[in-house]
Amino acid sequence: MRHLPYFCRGEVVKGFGRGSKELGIPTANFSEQVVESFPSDISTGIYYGWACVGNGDVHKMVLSIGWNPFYKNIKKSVETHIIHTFKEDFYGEILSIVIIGYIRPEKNFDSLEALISAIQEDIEEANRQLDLPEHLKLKDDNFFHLPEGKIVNSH
Ligand SMILES: Cc1cc2nc3c(=O)[nH]c(=O)nc-3n(C[C@H](O)[C@H](O)[C@H](O)COP(=O)(O)O)c2cc1C
Ligand SMILES: Nc1ncnc2c1ncn2[C@@H]1O[C@H](COP(=O)(O)OP(=O)(O)O)[C@@H](O)[C@H]1O
Ligand SMILES: [Mg+2]
Repeated sequence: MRHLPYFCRGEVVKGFGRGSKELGIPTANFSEQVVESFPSDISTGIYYGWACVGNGDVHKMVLSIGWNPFYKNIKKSVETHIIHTFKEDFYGEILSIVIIGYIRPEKNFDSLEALISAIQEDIEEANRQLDLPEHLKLKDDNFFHLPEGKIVNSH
């Protein structure tokens, strides 16, 4: 797919607070400035890749780009669910991600349960894909070890 792999880093800001409370799946939302820096023709939808908070470890992630049709958001968001259990929130920290592959388009669902199961399947798919040698190698990319801000939103 065009633009992939896509490297990006930026601040984690507040969203609507639904990820953890309603879905049980927290998503670290990027600031509006970062969302606007994405290529305007990047497909909305669900992706997988690698992520790291500050200078922390690199973990698997799933990412949602778009308007969350289930919630009919007015502003586009870019949200990362890191497949790892964190001890605490990390609002205001710098999140670095590399987006590697596309899973599916964003969809509307008849129920919250249906949205949650779709996201759980996305997580399983990401887990499978990211274990492949060609995807594992990006986990060790220099991008994750450079001082913050050296490379910003390039690919
Ligand atoms: C892997 C993944 C898949 C998602 N798929 C959809 C989707 O198909 N439709 C949708 O409306 N929202 C989808 N979402 C977005 C959630 O609705 C959103 O993360 C949630 O509303 C939390 O938003 P908040 O960060 O503003 O609290 C997905 C999120 C993730 C992490
Ligand atoms: N595994 C995780 N993946 C993403 N964010 C996490 C994770 N664990 C804790 N968090 C925290 O939860 C916040 C996201 O929760 P969420 O309910 O989506 O709130 P918001 O609507 O403010 O984005 C993140 O900004 C981060 O601080
Ligand atoms: Mg969120």
